[in-house]
Amino acid sequence: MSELDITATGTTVDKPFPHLVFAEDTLLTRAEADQLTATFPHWSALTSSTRTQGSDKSYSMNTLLLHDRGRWLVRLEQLPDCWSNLLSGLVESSYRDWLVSRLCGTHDRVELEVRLSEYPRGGWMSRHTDRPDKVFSQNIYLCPEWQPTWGGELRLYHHETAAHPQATYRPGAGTSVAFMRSDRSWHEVAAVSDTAAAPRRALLLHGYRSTM
Ligand SMILES: O=C(O)CCC(=O)C(=O)O
Ligand SMILES: [Fe+2]
Repeated sequence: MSELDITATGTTVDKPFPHLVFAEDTLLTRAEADQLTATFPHWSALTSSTRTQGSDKSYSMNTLLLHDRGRWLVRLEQLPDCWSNLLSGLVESSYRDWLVSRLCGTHDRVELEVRLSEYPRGGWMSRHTDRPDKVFSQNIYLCPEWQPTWGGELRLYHHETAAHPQATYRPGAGTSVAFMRSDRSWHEVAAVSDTAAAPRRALLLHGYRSTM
């Protein structure tokens, strides 16, 4: 069983832009994070994706879209219980309401996307703010035993060209960072080092402005 603990408080950090940080054993228990990682879909199921121009960001990573605006692209009943419980909880409106209120945002008519991402050695995502139609992002990391020398940190910046990040988060076992998208929400994923013994895995919950 894996269910997000919506009583978890998380820590609000104001700089460089407001974001919410969940430590290990808060949103998910350590045991749940371990189980989700152990049953993470095999990476061959994820589509390799590289983009170096023509977008707000460049990246090299693997990704699998699970849920897109009300539609599941996987059969939940065929997934391990820990995954189906967690994924169905993530798309419930009570979870979205809780998250957006924790982020002090508003969300009239948000549609959800849920995806998995996996950054192998050398994978990265360049600095960007996310698409203007994005309302919020929650990144839940499934990286037990991640070592500081393996790279892959989420770095938050106050400006597109700032030399140094104002906040840096190493991926962990069920740890999470969430924020409302804005023209100031500059962030990037540092390259995963050649010494990383495991890929950088995450479950991403994205809210988009409804076009209907
Ligand atoms: O995986 C992360 O920490 C952030 C990924 C990201 O910024 C994105 O997918 O737009
Ligand atoms: Fe992003």
